[in-house]
Amino acid sequence: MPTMLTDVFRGHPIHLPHSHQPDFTSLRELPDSYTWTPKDDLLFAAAPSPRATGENIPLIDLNNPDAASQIGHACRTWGAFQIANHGVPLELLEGIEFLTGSLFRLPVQRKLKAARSETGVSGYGVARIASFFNKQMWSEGFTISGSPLNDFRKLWPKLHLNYCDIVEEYEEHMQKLASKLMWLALNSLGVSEEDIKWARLNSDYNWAQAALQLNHYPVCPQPDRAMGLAAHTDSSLLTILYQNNTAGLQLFRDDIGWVTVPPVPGSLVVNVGDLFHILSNGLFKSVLHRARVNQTRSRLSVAFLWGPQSDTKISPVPKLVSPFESPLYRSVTWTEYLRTKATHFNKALSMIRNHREE
Ligand SMILES: C=C1C[C@]23C[C@@]1(O)CC[C@H]2[C@@]12CCC[C@@](C)(C(=O)O1)[C@H]2[C@@H]3C(=O)O
Ligand SMILES: O=C(O)CCC(=O)C(=O)O
Ligand SMILES: [Fe+2]
Repeated sequence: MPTMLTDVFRGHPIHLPHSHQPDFTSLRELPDSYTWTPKDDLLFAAAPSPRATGENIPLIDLNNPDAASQIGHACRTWGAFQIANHGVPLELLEGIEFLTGSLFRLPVQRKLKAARSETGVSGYGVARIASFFNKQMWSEGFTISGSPLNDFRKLWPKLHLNYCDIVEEYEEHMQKLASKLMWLALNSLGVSEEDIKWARLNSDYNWAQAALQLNHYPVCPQPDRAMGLAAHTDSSLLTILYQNNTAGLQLFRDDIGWVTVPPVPGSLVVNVGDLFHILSNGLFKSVLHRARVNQTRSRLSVAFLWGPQSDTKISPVPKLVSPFESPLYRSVTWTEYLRTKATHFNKALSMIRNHREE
């Protein structure tokens, strides 16, 4: 029986150094445990000004007939892009932002009633990657995988059903959009459903699973020395991210450094995840990204991490592998990959790389 996403860390407990946050609002100065230096994250300050190069993440209009090739180009160069005219109703984006804000405004004791367990995926807590860093991140998160009903009942004893409806509708739209984006990107490489066995075998969205990550970055007294969410790549095929109207998301490009993704009202950010990197045999780059914080405005984001069903093995599409070379990566399920990442974090992708004979 394949492991569902909700059970992926069963038997793989995560011992987070700090189980819950301080009262962010009462702090005038950054405690030492929240003060980051380049020692805590090698790329902390690696940032020649993006203005120096004028480079910006592409904003792609999905109604543009050229969208597929623009998406393909963005996946190869940035590993990310923003989209407009994506078909997700504005009211739904406002609804998920409202839900996220309401959740994090709850008293901490209430939020902790729905705390994520050491072996669980869903619930309230710090990001799983926190265990890899000596310093704490200036954020709180809530992960939803499977039905949020039990957790939401603890958070909102009266209103939980309304909030569950919003999540369900949001996830439905995201599923469809993620699948559409994946095929547009693959089509740009000449790959169709015929070329991928698991896509051929499973109709529609039967082959997909997802996690919804709600993030809150409170106002911070010393943002230059704090870190909202440390640099990471997502394990997904694709991640679709909604951010409120406060900047903070940054992408890393080897040739430029950190580039801030400006919030564009109504648009969504799309990140290439590690599994898409593998599927495309490294042609699409999973993007290293992080979230910085702000002295005057709190920030919210909602990441929809989308991947294949548990028993689906992801491997490079044969069409994208030269007949004279072996595939760059071994095949892996999402579960196997998440467990590798839980132990090896940002080295996970290189751990499943095939090493070519020189
Ligand atoms: C399916 C998953 C991907 C994720 C780990 C998780 O089990 C649920 C949360 C996801 C998230 C969101 C914030 C960043 C991230 C690295 C993390 O710590 O939790 C991702 C994980 C991932 O993509 O590996
Ligand atoms: O808050 C953001 O902009 C980034 C969030 C993120 O990277 C994640 O949830 O995986
Ligand atoms: Fe992420």
